[in-house]
Amino acid sequence: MREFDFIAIGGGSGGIATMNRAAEYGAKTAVIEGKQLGGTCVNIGCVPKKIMWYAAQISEAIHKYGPDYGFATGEHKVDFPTLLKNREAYIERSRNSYAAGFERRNVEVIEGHARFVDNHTVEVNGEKIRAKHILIATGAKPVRPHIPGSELGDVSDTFFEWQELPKKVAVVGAGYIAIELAGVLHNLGVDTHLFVRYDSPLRKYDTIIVDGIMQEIEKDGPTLHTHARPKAVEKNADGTLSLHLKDGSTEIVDKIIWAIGRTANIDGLNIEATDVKVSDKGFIIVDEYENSSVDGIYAVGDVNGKKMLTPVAIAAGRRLSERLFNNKPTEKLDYANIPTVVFSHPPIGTIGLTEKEAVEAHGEDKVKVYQSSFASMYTAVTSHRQQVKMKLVCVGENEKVIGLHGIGYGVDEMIQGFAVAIKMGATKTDFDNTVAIHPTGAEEFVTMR
Ligand SMILES: Cc1cc2nc3c(=O)[nH]c(=O)nc-3n(C[C@H](O)[C@H](O)[C@H](O)COP(=O)(O)OP(=O)(O)OC[C@H]3O[C@@H](n4cnc5c(N)ncnc54)[C@H](O)[C@@H]3O)c2cc1C
Ligand SMILES: NC(=O)c1ccc[n+]([C@@H]2O[C@H](COP(=O)([O-])OP(=O)(O)OC[C@H]3O[C@@H](n4cnc5c(N)ncnc54)[C@H](O)[C@@H]3O)[C@@H](O)[C@H]2O)c1
Repeated sequence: MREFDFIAIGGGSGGIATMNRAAEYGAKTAVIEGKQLGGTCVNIGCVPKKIMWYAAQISEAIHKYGPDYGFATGEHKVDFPTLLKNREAYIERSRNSYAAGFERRNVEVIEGHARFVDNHTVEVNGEKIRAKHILIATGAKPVRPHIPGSELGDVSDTFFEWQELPKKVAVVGAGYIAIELAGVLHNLGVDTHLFVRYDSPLRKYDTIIVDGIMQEIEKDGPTLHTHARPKAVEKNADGTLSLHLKDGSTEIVDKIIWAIGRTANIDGLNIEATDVKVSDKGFIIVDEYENSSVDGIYAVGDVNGKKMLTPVAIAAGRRLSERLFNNKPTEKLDYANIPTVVFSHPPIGTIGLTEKEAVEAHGEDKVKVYQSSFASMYTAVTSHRQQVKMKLVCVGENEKVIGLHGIGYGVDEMIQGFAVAIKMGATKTDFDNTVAIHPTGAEEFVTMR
């Protein structure tokens, strides 16, 4: 039987990063991947999504802002096959780039679906493999609603298989994926309808973000349907889909995308053969060191349900390998103040606590908020003025910055550096003492009063 020091089940963001780091310290490692190396992020997540978002940005520049900058208008429809060809070629190059890294570090790649045999053994393609340490990094999968006809709709995985753009689409959901895909489709010229269960999308975000995205949607689309709860889907004779809602209304569309959340992907893993504990929601239960309930079995990334972001899977996995193979027994990921961006139109960036969370944690009298709202200069010379909204949430006498939120042109590329400052414990005075860069949107974060 082949034996390894450390194996990863799943060759996505978490599995690859963890094995590469362990191998750098001399561990004998392998990545087992059942589908495509790179996992969700590279193949059907962050990367193709961002390329589609860039395409939508170009479309927005041509149609919304171009004319007022003096560029000729006209029909500039996206040539979807060209976009797909170049998107997939880029993804293939990204995927291929893993091979060199594995070779350099001596990480073995095993193609096939892994299932547990016991706490220390897995089986792949009929072969039993033993390892002292086993990482579960099998990611997550999209959820579909339990309503009749839900199988007729798409999810983000199958959205990336589309070979042509439909005329009319319903996107159901109110989180990252719903808002991002609805924004992409709308800006590529698809008649896009966003269905949310309550008053607005992104309800858990700071109020300034919710206000900002609602303002943009009301002004520029996509068409928002609030308090909309799907009841059933039916296929019509002409191939269109009828999305029936609980309030009795129906929307007829060409495609439906369910974007109502993701759950751990432990299909066919035979986790029952181990003593690993799984939560009610199906995620692998781990402690702050990513240890499962079994000695020698760990879980990082989406499958542990802590925070579904690629850099989180990578950072948690690398720290785990530092702990196990580089003699750093207390190494672990600090999940506080993780910055994140929603690639909406305009983009959203957020770090730390919302104003509501800060008040709940510290009391109203301890929290001070600074905010700013202005038309982004990029759009201010056009008839499509887009409002940028920013907020700093501070706490205590020294006004430590514990939350930073922004929506507007360029915010996606603005916040990484501010995340460093917040992680270091920066105060409002530190922000004020930093000289602005002019003319940028980012300068507002250091000039708020
Ligand atoms: C549409 C979309 C957009 C996203 N955009 C962003 C973004 O902009 N920024 C961001 O930070 N995050 C984004 N994410 C989230 C990000 O993709 C995930 O957080 C990240 O991929 C998690 O990495 P992981 O290693 O946990 O799992 P994954 O990347 O999902 O990798 C798991 C791998 O395990 C394999 N596998 C599963 N079971 C087995 C088995 N039994 N045997 C062998 N192999 C197996 C799977 O085939 C898969 O390749 C997005 C996600 C989606 C769906
Ligand atoms: N830019 C990024 O970093 C990025 C982009 C995409 C995804 N992701 C990651 O992927 C994860 C999953 O994204 P997601 O958008 O699928 O999940 P999510 O948890 O962000 O949002 C799911 C949304 O669906 C709504 N919902 C749930 N059940 C519903 C139902 N039956 N009918 C209608 N609406 C329903 C919820 O209220 C929620 O707003 C995110 O949590 C995020 O961590 C990150």
